[in-house]
Amino acid sequence: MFKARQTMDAPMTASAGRSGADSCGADISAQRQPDDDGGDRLEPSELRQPDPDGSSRQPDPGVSGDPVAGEREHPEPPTIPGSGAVEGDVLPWPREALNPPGTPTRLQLTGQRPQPSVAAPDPGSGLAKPTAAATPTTDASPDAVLVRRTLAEIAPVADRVTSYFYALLFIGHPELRPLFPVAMDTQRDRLLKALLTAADHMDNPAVLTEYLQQLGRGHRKYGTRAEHYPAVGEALLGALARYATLSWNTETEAAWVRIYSRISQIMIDAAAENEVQAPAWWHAEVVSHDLRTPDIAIVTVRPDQPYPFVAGQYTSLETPWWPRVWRQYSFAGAPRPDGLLSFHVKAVPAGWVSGALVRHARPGDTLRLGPPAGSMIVDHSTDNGLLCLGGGTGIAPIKALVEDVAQHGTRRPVEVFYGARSDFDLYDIDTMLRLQNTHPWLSVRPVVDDRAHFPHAVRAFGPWDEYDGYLSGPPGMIRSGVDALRGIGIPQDRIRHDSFEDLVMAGR
Ligand SMILES: NC(=O)C1=CN([C@@H]2O[C@H](COP(=O)(O)OP(=O)(O)OC[C@H]3O[C@@H](n4cnc5c(N)ncnc54)[C@H](OP(=O)(O)O)[C@@H]3O)[C@@H](O)[C@H]2O)C=CC1
Repeated sequence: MFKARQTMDAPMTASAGRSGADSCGADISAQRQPDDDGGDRLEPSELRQPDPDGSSRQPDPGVSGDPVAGEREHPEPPTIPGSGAVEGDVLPWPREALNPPGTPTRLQLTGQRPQPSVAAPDPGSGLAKPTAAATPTTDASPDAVLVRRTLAEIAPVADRVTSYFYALLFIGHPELRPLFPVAMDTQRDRLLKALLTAADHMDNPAVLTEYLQQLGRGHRKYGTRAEHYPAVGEALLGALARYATLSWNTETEAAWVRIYSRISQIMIDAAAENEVQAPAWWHAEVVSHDLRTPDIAIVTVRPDQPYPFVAGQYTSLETPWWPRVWRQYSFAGAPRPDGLLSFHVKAVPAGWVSGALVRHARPGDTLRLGPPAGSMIVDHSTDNGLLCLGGGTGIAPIKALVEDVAQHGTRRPVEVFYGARSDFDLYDIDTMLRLQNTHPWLSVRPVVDDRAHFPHAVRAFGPWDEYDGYLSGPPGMIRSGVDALRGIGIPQDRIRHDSFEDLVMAGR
């Protein structure tokens, strides 16, 4: 049951415009303040696979056994995974089958700049669900109907499609294999998953474009170049054709060629544009390693060159122990004058990168950082209050938001609910309370409870009609948090969190 721990609260301050207690009577609202640091984000439930050749295995960075499941680390923008898991039926897909002679839908991806042949998106159509929907919606474009039919058909055999996709890619283009981690598994299919997610959103140009632009920029750190895209497109169509046998025909293939042309062109353009503005990655030296619990460390790094970002965003991070294995973490503070960046990292069971960062990393080690991403940032165009829910290490970006509000100097009420499984797991409560003590407009409420109640604890407080919602934590918490915030009257468009595509990508 929900427990807000008043004992943690320092000075109790009644937030302006808010009635502190609710009908339950438990007035736990004390106004505190938070501090900084980062965390491990969404955990891609990845199945680790044995390294195909056993090479490149750095000393196990502190994690016994294998790499794997649930290494959170932020929702990571699709990584190009490798195959490894090649199932029995791996044969190169015959080109003729992909592009039957005379077929007007032949895959013609040049990997060049903008391709005018791309079909214009339907601006009037609604947001496609991020899941394969066999049933066309009334406003779905004809291409979307075909694409979703394919997605629905391959959904039950997604693992096989993934294996086949990477087999086609690497057999046809072995030069691309080094772009991927040595150890590949079917759960690390972020590239394919991203492509399919994008295809599913084809009728929502705004979402599609933003998502793909970030994806294109993020792929620079893998060494992806424009000329690689046609190979990926061929592998994609080959895998779909192989497993969507019921729905695959000339018309469907043409729809996929069109959508992939759009997808790849947006990514290529975004990468090219970003190339003149920022490096593909940053080196960053670990300058401090603060072990807060046996499993959670706050890691602070100094980038080798200025690293521009906005509070609430996240980055991808690669350690020297697991080359080409990237994980995402939120910045645990707003930008600071000394340029240092902090992350909250929780070592998840069998987590390669998180285990290495918590148990192996030390000052002097060098990490690589990808570009910043994410849109869970403070809306400074309003003076609405901020209702922030941070679960576990999800408190990291919430602390950054608090610092951001403080830096802007505008007095806006900020209410933070910090959820954890136990008091022991409130590893950063002291920092948050220090911030509360510094900023009278801030209230921090620790919530230790079973997961059924944490996000819904906000109902006991309020009113929240002049607040915007910010959610960060496990995907399940975010989903339930969205319900809770909508339930207390905060409209969906005023609720911010990392995208569900990211959550999907992270395997949650
Ligand atoms: N490190 C970072 O930079 C960031 C990390 N994240 C993500 O935050 C998560 C942190 O994990 P961890 O520290 O282990 O958190 P925990 O699993 O310990 O959960 C933290 C809080 O969230 C609640 N919660 C968990 N699951 C649900 C659910 N399905 N519905 C409602 N409430 C739920 C818990 O409630 P209860 O105690 O009742 O279980 C607890 O209050 C990871 O998924 C990570 O990827 C997100 C952003 C940034």
